[in-house]
Amino acid sequence: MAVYTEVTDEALRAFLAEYGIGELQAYRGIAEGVENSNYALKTTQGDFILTLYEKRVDPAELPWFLGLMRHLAAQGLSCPEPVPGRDGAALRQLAGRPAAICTFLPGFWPRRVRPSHCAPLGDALARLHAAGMGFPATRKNGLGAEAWAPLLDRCRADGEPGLIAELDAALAAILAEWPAPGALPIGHIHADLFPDNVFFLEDAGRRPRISGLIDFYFACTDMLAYDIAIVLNAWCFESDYQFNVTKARAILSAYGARRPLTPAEWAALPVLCRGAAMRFLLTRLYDWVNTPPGAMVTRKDPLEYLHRLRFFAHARDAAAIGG
Ligand SMILES: Nc1ncnc2c1ncn2[C@@H]1O[C@H](COP(=O)(O)OP(=O)(O)O)[C@@H](O)[C@H]1O
Ligand SMILES: N[C@@H](CCOP(=O)(O)O)C(=O)O
Repeated sequence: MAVYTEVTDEALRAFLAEYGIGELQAYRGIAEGVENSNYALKTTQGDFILTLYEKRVDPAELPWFLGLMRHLAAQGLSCPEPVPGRDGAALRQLAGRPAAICTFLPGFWPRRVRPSHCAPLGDALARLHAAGMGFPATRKNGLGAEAWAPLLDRCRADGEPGLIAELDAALAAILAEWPAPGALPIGHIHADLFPDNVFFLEDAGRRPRISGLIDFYFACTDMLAYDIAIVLNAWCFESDYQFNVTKARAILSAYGARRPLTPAEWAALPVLCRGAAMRFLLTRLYDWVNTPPGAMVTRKDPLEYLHRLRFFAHARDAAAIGG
């Protein structure tokens, strides 16, 4: 996580007095991540994560995210569970921001993705989609296809003209092929299941198993296959931007073992992958020029997603991307 909002010792102790989770022993800001401010807390009762919600999170939507996490955990999915205060409320205010404490998950996210991470990942994604089915409330994807043209417009003045022209053309092509509402199965999707949001533990033979999924603050109700497309973007490219089809096959086959994709989903997978590349390219580009000076955050490189977009633009069908 990043730390945009500093929390003083006194403010944190007063905040914790609202909970029955023991006395504060230590806390530290977490530099990873880009969206919200996060602190690791150690109390006399264990480890917790404190999140202060920033910029992109609409406070009115926080009950939905926290409710979804509670629902998924109740279905047996390992994910952070919001911790209620003594009054039963999990969502509170701290340092002028909405804030919540969640349970801490053990494990580490993979700094280098290996093929052996990919089958557990595909399986976990399918389990997440199945577990979400019983959660009745829906949330529109605020960074879905109709958000991309306005986002590109907001980058126009600061973007390199050649890049903006390429993105204009790519976006028009994506939108022309984008699946119509109702054409593909929908459900609650994570929408940001990058390696830094998936924790693993390894056995003595270095065989990874998933210990939990985190960071549900982009979760929404959208096409299930779009979540797969996001995962293929985030997990299957090497540092030289080569697509690793072995990783993609492992993800797709483990996912398909739990929920076989429909023929329409297979047909749409290439354009969904282009759309997912466009979405992360655009938010990264926007953040590149708009990150507040002095924020404790590492900006992410938008051009990594230009390479992915170009790769998927040449993928004629799902077979080219591991299907
Ligand atoms: N429930 C949790 N258990 C353990 N660590 C967590 C938990 N939630 C967040 N973290 C830590 O915070 C980091 C960033 O969290 P994340 O939710 O991805 O932030 P952001 O929304 O800002 O991207 C993670 O990489 C991890 O180190
Ligand atoms: N995954 C996104 C940025 C969101 O960051 P996260 O730390 O919340 O996963 C990207 O890589 O652009």
